[in-house]
Amino acid sequence: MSHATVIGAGVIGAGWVARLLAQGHDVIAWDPGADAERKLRESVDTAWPSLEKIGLVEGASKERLRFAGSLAEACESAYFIQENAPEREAMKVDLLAEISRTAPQDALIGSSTSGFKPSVLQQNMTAPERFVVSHPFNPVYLLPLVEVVGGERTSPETVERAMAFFKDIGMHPLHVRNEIDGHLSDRLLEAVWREILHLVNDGVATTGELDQAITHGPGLRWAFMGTNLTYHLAGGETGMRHMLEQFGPALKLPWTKLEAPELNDQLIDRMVEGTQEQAGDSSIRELETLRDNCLVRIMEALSEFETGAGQVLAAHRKKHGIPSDA
Ligand SMILES: NC(=O)C1=CN([C@@H]2O[C@H](COP(=O)(O)OP(=O)(O)OC[C@H]3O[C@@H](n4cnc5c(N)ncnc54)[C@H](O)[C@@H]3O)[C@@H](O)[C@H]2O)C=CC1
Ligand SMILES: C[N+](C)(C)CC(=O)CC(=O)[O-]
Repeated sequence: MSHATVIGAGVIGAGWVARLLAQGHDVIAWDPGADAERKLRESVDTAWPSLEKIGLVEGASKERLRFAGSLAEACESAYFIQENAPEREAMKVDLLAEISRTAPQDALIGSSTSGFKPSVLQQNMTAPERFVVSHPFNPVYLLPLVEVVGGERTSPETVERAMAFFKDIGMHPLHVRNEIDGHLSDRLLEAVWREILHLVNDGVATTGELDQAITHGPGLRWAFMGTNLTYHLAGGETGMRHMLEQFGPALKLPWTKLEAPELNDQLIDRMVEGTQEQAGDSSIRELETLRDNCLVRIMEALSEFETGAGQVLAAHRKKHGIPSDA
Protein backbone atom coordinates (compact mmCIF):
# COMPACT_ATOMS: atom_id res chain seq x y z
CA MET A 1 0.00 0.00 0.00
CA SER A 2 1.30 3.45 -0.86
CA HIS A 3 1.89 6.15 1.74
CA ALA A 4 3.66 9.42 2.58
CA THR A 5 7.06 9.08 4.23
CA VAL A 6 8.82 11.34 6.71
CA ILE A 7 12.56 10.85 7.22
CA GLY A 8 13.92 12.43 10.41
CA ALA A 9 11.22 12.90 13.03
CA GLY A 10 12.47 15.76 15.20
CA VAL A 11 10.64 19.08 15.57
CA ILE A 12 9.97 19.52 11.84
CA GLY A 13 9.58 15.89 10.80
CA ALA A 14 6.99 15.38 13.57
CA GLY A 15 5.18 18.49 12.32
CA TRP A 16 4.96 17.05 8.81
CA VAL A 17 3.71 13.73 10.23
CA ALA A 18 0.93 15.50 12.16
CA ARG A 19 -0.12 17.56 9.12
CA LEU A 20 -0.15 14.55 6.79
CA LEU A 21 -2.15 12.43 9.25
CA ALA A 22 -4.69 15.23 9.77
CA GLN A 23 -5.07 15.42 5.99
CA GLY A 24 -6.01 11.72 5.85
CA HIS A 25 -2.72 10.19 4.66
CA ASP A 26 -1.10 6.95 5.75
CA VAL A 27 2.32 7.96 7.06
CA ILE A 28 5.51 6.00 7.62
CA ALA A 29 8.27 7.68 9.59
CA TRP A 30 11.88 6.73 10.16
CA ASP A 31 14.48 8.30 12.46
CA PRO A 32 17.70 6.70 13.78
CA GLY A 33 17.64 8.68 17.05
CA ALA A 34 17.26 7.06 20.46
CA ASP A 35 13.63 6.98 21.58
CA ALA A 36 12.56 8.61 18.31
CA GLU A 37 9.22 6.80 18.01
CA ARG A 38 8.08 7.79 21.52
CA LYS A 39 9.05 11.42 20.96
CA LEU A 40 7.28 11.46 17.60
CA ARG A 41 4.04 10.01 18.98
CA GLU A 42 4.11 12.52 21.86
CA SER A 43 4.57 15.39 19.42
CA VAL A 44 1.62 14.18 17.36
CA ASP A 45 -0.47 13.98 20.56
CA THR A 46 0.44 17.59 21.37
CA ALA A 47 -0.53 18.74 17.88
CA TRP A 48 -3.77 16.80 17.58
CA PRO A 49 -6.19 19.01 19.61
CA SER A 50 -5.30 22.03 17.44
CA LEU A 51 -5.72 19.96 14.31
CA GLU A 52 -9.15 18.89 15.53
CA LYS A 53 -10.05 22.57 15.97
CA ILE A 54 -8.85 23.39 12.44
CA GLY A 55 -10.88 20.41 11.21
CA LEU A 56 -9.64 16.90 10.45
CA VAL A 57 -10.20 15.53 6.97
CA GLU A 58 -12.50 12.51 6.76
CA GLY A 59 -10.58 9.33 7.66
CA ALA A 60 -7.77 11.22 9.41
CA SER A 61 -6.37 9.24 12.29
CA LYS A 62 -3.28 9.05 14.48
CA GLU A 63 -3.54 5.26 14.02
CA ARG A 64 -2.45 5.66 10.43
CA LEU A 65 1.15 6.33 11.54
CA ARG A 66 3.71 3.54 11.38
CA PHE A 67 7.35 3.75 12.46
CA ALA A 68 9.66 1.88 10.07
CA GLY A 69 12.62 -0.29 11.05
CA SER A 70 14.87 1.05 8.27
CA LEU A 71 15.20 3.85 5.76
CA ALA A 72 14.63 1.48 2.86
CA GLU A 73 11.46 0.07 4.39
CA ALA A 74 10.13 3.61 4.92
CA CYS A 75 10.82 4.71 1.35
CA GLU A 76 10.16 1.70 -0.85
CA SER A 77 6.48 2.29 -1.67
CA ALA A 78 6.06 6.00 -0.94
CA TYR A 79 4.42 8.55 -3.25
CA PHE A 80 5.88 11.46 -1.23
CA ILE A 81 9.02 11.56 0.90
CA GLN A 82 10.04 14.54 3.05
CA GLU A 83 13.60 14.64 4.44
CA ASN A 84 14.07 16.40 7.82
CA ALA A 85 17.53 15.40 9.03
CA PRO A 86 19.74 17.90 10.88
CA GLU A 87 20.87 20.95 8.89
CA ARG A 88 24.21 19.55 7.77
CA GLU A 89 24.93 19.69 4.06
CA ALA A 90 27.06 16.55 3.63
CA MET A 91 24.63 14.49 5.71
CA LYS A 92 21.67 15.65 3.62
CA VAL A 93 23.48 15.03 0.31
CA ASP A 94 24.25 11.43 1.35
CA LEU A 95 20.82 10.81 2.86
CA LEU A 96 18.95 12.13 -0.18
CA ALA A 97 21.13 9.98 -2.45
CA GLU A 98 20.20 6.93 -0.36
CA ILE A 99 16.51 7.86 -0.30
CA SER A 100 16.55 8.25 -4.10
CA ARG A 101 17.98 4.75 -4.56
CA THR A 102 15.13 3.06 -2.67
CA ALA A 103 12.19 5.36 -3.48
CA PRO A 104 9.84 4.54 -6.35
CA GLN A 105 10.87 6.33 -9.56
CA ASP A 106 7.71 8.46 -9.52
CA ALA A 107 7.88 9.50 -5.84
CA LEU A 108 8.01 13.22 -5.11
CA ILE A 109 11.01 13.91 -2.83
CA GLY A 110 11.30 17.07 -0.72
CA SER A 111 13.76 18.47 1.82
CA SER A 112 12.88 20.76 4.72
CA THR A 113 16.30 22.44 4.61
CA SER A 114 16.19 25.97 5.98
CA GLY A 115 18.98 27.22 3.82
CA PHE A 116 20.73 24.83 1.40
CA LYS A 117 20.19 25.11 -2.33
CA PRO A 118 18.38 22.26 -4.09
CA SER A 119 21.08 21.93 -6.80
CA VAL A 120 23.59 21.09 -4.07
CA LEU A 121 21.32 18.64 -2.26
CA GLN A 122 20.30 16.72 -5.39
CA GLN A 123 23.89 16.29 -6.71
CA ASN A 124 24.20 12.55 -5.92
CA MET A 125 20.56 11.53 -6.32
CA THR A 126 19.34 9.06 -8.89
CA ALA A 127 16.45 10.61 -10.86
CA PRO A 128 17.11 14.06 -9.32
CA GLU A 129 14.36 15.58 -11.47
CA ARG A 130 11.79 14.53 -8.81
CA PHE A 131 13.41 16.60 -6.04
CA VAL A 132 12.49 20.00 -4.59
CA VAL A 133 13.34 21.93 -1.47
CA SER A 134 10.06 22.22 0.42
CA HIS A 135 10.86 24.49 3.35
CA PRO A 136 8.10 24.65 5.98
CA PHE A 137 7.62 26.75 9.13
CA ASN A 138 7.28 25.64 12.71
CA PRO A 139 4.70 24.34 13.65
CA VAL A 140 4.35 22.65 10.25
CA TYR A 141 0.88 21.28 11.12
CA LEU A 142 -0.57 24.80 11.53
CA LEU A 143 1.47 27.29 9.50
CA PRO A 144 0.51 27.02 5.84
CA LEU A 145 3.65 28.48 4.21
CA VAL A 146 5.98 26.09 2.38
CA GLU A 147 8.69 27.49 0.12
CA VAL A 148 9.10 25.33 -2.98
CA VAL A 149 12.48 25.59 -4.75
CA GLY A 150 13.58 23.57 -7.75
CA GLY A 151 17.26 22.89 -8.50
CA GLU A 152 19.14 22.82 -11.83
CA ARG A 153 18.12 19.20 -12.33
CA THR A 154 14.53 19.46 -11.05
CA SER A 155 11.93 19.13 -13.82
CA PRO A 156 9.29 21.86 -14.21
CA GLU A 157 6.65 19.11 -13.85
CA THR A 158 8.01 18.26 -10.39
CA VAL A 159 7.71 21.87 -9.26
CA GLU A 160 4.11 21.92 -10.52
CA ARG A 161 3.38 18.60 -8.87
CA ALA A 162 4.88 19.76 -5.58
CA MET A 163 2.85 22.98 -5.64
CA ALA A 164 -0.34 20.95 -6.21
CA PHE A 165 0.52 18.38 -3.54
CA PHE A 166 1.24 20.97 -0.83
CA LYS A 167 -1.91 22.89 -1.71
CA ASP A 168 -3.85 19.66 -1.39
CA ILE A 169 -2.54 19.14 2.17
CA GLY A 170 -3.79 22.58 3.22
CA MET A 171 -0.60 24.59 2.69
CA HIS A 172 0.30 27.80 0.91
CA PRO A 173 3.13 26.79 -1.44
CA LEU A 174 5.25 29.76 -2.47
CA HIS A 175 7.37 29.07 -5.54
CA VAL A 176 10.82 30.52 -4.92
CA ARG A 177 11.90 31.13 -8.50
CA ASN A 178 15.63 31.61 -7.83
CA GLU A 179 17.91 29.39 -5.75
CA ILE A 180 19.55 31.39 -2.98
CA ASP A 181 20.94 30.44 0.43
CA GLY A 182 18.14 30.74 3.00
CA HIS A 183 15.39 30.91 0.33
CA LEU A 184 13.13 33.95 0.99
CA SER A 185 11.58 33.89 4.43
CA ASP A 186 14.68 32.86 6.35
CA ARG A 187 16.60 35.71 4.71
CA LEU A 188 14.12 38.05 6.40
CA LEU A 189 13.97 36.15 9.69
CA GLU A 190 17.74 35.89 9.94
CA ALA A 191 18.09 39.67 9.59
CA VAL A 192 15.85 40.15 12.65
CA TRP A 193 17.54 37.31 14.54
CA ARG A 194 21.01 38.75 13.85
CA GLU A 195 19.97 42.13 15.25
CA ILE A 196 18.53 40.43 18.35
CA LEU A 197 21.88 38.72 18.96
CA HIS A 198 23.74 42.04 18.61
CA LEU A 199 21.38 43.88 20.96
CA VAL A 200 21.68 41.13 23.61
CA ASN A 201 25.43 40.85 23.11
CA ASP A 202 25.88 44.61 23.51
CA GLY A 203 23.74 44.56 26.70
CA VAL A 204 21.21 46.96 25.11
CA ALA A 205 18.11 44.86 25.87
CA THR A 206 17.06 41.46 27.21
CA THR A 207 15.53 38.66 25.16
CA GLY A 208 12.19 39.41 26.86
CA GLU A 209 12.28 43.12 26.00
CA LEU A 210 13.14 42.35 22.39
CA ASP A 211 10.27 39.86 22.16
CA GLN A 212 7.88 42.54 23.46
CA ALA A 213 9.22 44.83 20.75
CA ILE A 214 7.77 42.32 18.26
CA THR A 215 4.66 40.87 19.92
CA HIS A 216 3.01 44.12 20.99
CA GLY A 217 3.59 45.92 17.69
CA PRO A 218 4.92 44.68 14.35
CA GLY A 219 4.12 41.02 15.09
CA LEU A 220 0.41 41.80 15.16
CA ARG A 221 0.60 43.42 11.71
CA TRP A 222 2.74 40.69 10.13
CA ALA A 223 -0.04 38.09 10.39
CA PHE A 224 -2.03 39.77 7.64
CA MET A 225 0.15 42.44 6.00
CA GLY A 226 3.82 42.05 5.16
CA THR A 227 6.42 44.78 5.64
CA ASN A 228 5.97 46.26 2.16
CA LEU A 229 2.23 46.92 2.29
CA THR A 230 2.52 47.97 5.94
CA TYR A 231 5.11 50.61 5.00
CA HIS A 232 2.96 51.73 2.08
CA LEU A 233 0.42 52.77 4.73
CA ALA A 234 3.19 54.37 6.80
CA GLY A 235 3.66 56.92 4.01
CA GLY A 236 0.22 58.48 4.50
CA GLU A 237 -1.79 59.57 1.47
CA THR A 238 1.08 59.19 -0.99
CA GLY A 239 2.04 55.79 0.36
CA MET A 240 5.40 54.14 -0.34
CA ARG A 241 6.83 57.14 -2.26
CA HIS A 242 6.57 59.42 0.79
CA MET A 243 7.65 56.61 3.09
CA LEU A 244 10.90 56.23 1.11
CA GLU A 245 11.47 60.01 0.95
CA GLN A 246 11.07 60.30 4.70
CA PHE A 247 12.76 57.16 6.01
CA GLY A 248 15.05 56.23 3.10
CA PRO A 249 17.98 58.40 4.28
CA ALA A 250 18.08 56.56 7.65
CA LEU A 251 19.05 53.41 5.75
CA LYS A 252 22.41 55.03 5.08
CA LEU A 253 23.24 55.46 8.77
CA PRO A 254 22.67 52.42 9.07
CA TRP A 255 20.81 51.32 12.19
CA THR A 256 21.50 47.66 11.72
CA LYS A 257 24.61 45.49 11.54
CA LEU A 258 25.19 43.15 8.63
CA GLU A 259 27.52 40.61 10.22
CA ALA A 260 26.25 38.24 12.92
CA PRO A 261 28.06 38.53 16.26
CA GLU A 262 30.37 35.77 17.46
CA LEU A 263 28.34 33.18 19.42
CA ASN A 264 30.65 33.26 22.45
CA ASP A 265 29.84 31.72 25.86
CA GLN A 266 28.59 34.99 27.34
CA LEU A 267 26.13 35.55 24.49
CA ILE A 268 24.93 31.95 24.59
CA ASP A 269 24.34 32.27 28.37
CA ARG A 270 22.43 35.53 27.94
CA MET A 271 20.19 34.01 25.25
CA VAL A 272 19.57 30.79 27.18
CA GLU A 273 19.03 32.43 30.57
CA GLY A 274 16.89 35.18 29.05
CA THR A 275 14.53 32.76 27.32
CA GLN A 276 14.41 30.49 30.39
CA GLU A 277 13.31 33.49 32.47
CA GLN A 278 10.66 34.33 29.87
CA ALA A 279 9.39 30.73 29.90
CA GLY A 280 9.11 30.77 33.72
CA ASP A 281 7.63 27.48 34.97
CA SER A 282 6.18 26.53 31.57
CA SER A 283 7.56 23.44 29.86
CA ILE A 284 8.26 23.36 26.11
CA ARG A 285 5.10 21.25 25.62
CA GLU A 286 3.00 23.82 27.56
CA LEU A 287 4.44 26.65 25.49
CA GLU A 288 3.74 24.69 22.30
CA THR A 289 0.12 24.30 23.34
CA LEU A 290 -0.16 28.03 24.15
CA ARG A 291 1.40 28.90 20.78
CA ASP A 292 -0.92 26.51 18.92
CA ASN A 293 -4.06 27.82 20.67
CA CYS A 294 -3.09 31.39 19.77
CA LEU A 295 -2.31 30.45 16.16
CA VAL A 296 -5.64 28.69 15.68
CA ARG A 297 -7.55 31.71 17.03
CA ILE A 298 -5.54 34.13 14.89
CA MET A 299 -6.13 32.07 11.75
CA GLU A 300 -9.83 31.85 12.58
CA ALA A 301 -10.01 35.64 12.96
CA LEU A 302 -8.18 36.09 9.66
CA SER A 303 -10.48 33.63 7.88
CA GLU A 304 -13.39 35.99 8.62
CA PHE A 305 -11.61 38.61 6.51
CA GLU A 306 -10.34 36.04 3.98
CA THR A 307 -6.79 37.33 4.30
CA GLY A 308 -3.32 35.90 5.04
CA ALA A 309 -3.32 32.39 6.50
CA GLY A 310 -7.07 32.78 7.10
CA GLN A 311 -7.65 32.32 3.36
CA VAL A 312 -5.97 28.93 3.51
CA LEU A 313 -8.03 27.88 6.55
CA ALA A 314 -11.27 29.02 4.90
CA ALA A 315 -10.42 27.09 1.71
CA HIS A 316 -9.54 23.94 3.72
CA ARG A 317 -12.83 24.03 5.61
CA LYS A 318 -14.85 24.70 2.46
CA LYS A 319 -13.15 21.89 0.53
CA HIS A 320 -13.77 19.34 3.28
CA GLY A 321 -17.21 20.55 4.38
CA ILE A 322 -15.92 21.48 7.84
CA PRO A 323 -18.05 24.10 9.65
CA SER A 324 -16.18 27.21 10.84
CA ASP A 325 -17.00 26.42 14.48
CA ALA A 326 -15.44 22.91 14.18
N1 LIG B 1 13.37 23.82 13.77
C1 LIG B 1 12.87 24.71 12.90
O1 LIG B 1 12.30 25.74 13.30
C2 LIG B 1 12.93 24.46 11.44
C3 LIG B 1 13.80 23.54 10.88
N2 LIG B 1 13.80 23.31 9.51
C4 LIG B 1 14.70 22.33 8.92
O2 LIG B 1 14.22 21.02 9.21
C5 LIG B 1 15.31 20.10 9.31
C6 LIG B 1 15.22 19.38 10.64
O3 LIG B 1 15.32 20.32 11.67
P1 LIG B 1 14.70 20.05 13.13
O4 LIG B 1 13.51 19.20 13.02
O5 LIG B 1 14.61 21.38 13.77
O6 LIG B 1 15.88 19.25 13.82
P2 LIG B 1 15.78 18.23 15.06
O7 LIG B 1 17.13 18.21 15.66
O8 LIG B 1 14.60 18.55 15.91
O9 LIG B 1 15.48 16.83 14.35
C7 LIG B 1 16.39 16.20 13.49
C8 LIG B 1 16.07 14.70 13.53
O10 LIG B 1 16.86 14.06 12.53
C9 LIG B 1 17.23 12.80 13.09
N3 LIG B 1 18.41 12.32 12.35
C10 LIG B 1 19.71 12.36 12.71
N4 LIG B 1 20.46 11.77 11.75
C11 LIG B 1 19.60 11.36 10.78
C12 LIG B 1 19.77 10.65 9.57
N5 LIG B 1 20.97 10.29 9.12
N6 LIG B 1 18.67 10.36 8.84
C13 LIG B 1 17.45 10.74 9.26
N7 LIG B 1 17.22 11.39 10.41
C14 LIG B 1 18.30 11.70 11.16
C15 LIG B 1 17.49 13.06 14.55
O11 LIG B 1 17.42 11.85 15.30
C16 LIG B 1 16.38 14.05 14.88
O12 LIG B 1 15.22 13.38 15.36
C17 LIG B 1 16.57 20.93 9.11
O13 LIG B 1 16.98 20.82 7.78
C18 LIG B 1 16.12 22.34 9.45
O14 LIG B 1 16.88 23.33 8.78
C19 LIG B 1 12.90 23.93 8.68
C20 LIG B 1 12.00 24.83 9.19
C21 LIG B 1 12.00 25.23 10.57
C1 LIG C 1 15.55 28.90 12.69
N1 LIG C 1 15.19 28.35 11.39
C2 LIG C 1 16.14 28.86 10.40
C3 LIG C 1 15.32 26.89 11.47
C4 LIG C 1 13.81 28.78 11.12
C5 LIG C 1 13.16 28.29 9.88
O1 LIG C 1 13.74 27.69 9.00
C6 LIG C 1 11.71 28.61 9.66
C7 LIG C 1 10.87 28.93 10.86
O2 LIG C 1 10.01 28.14 11.22
O3 LIG C 1 11.05 30.01 11.41
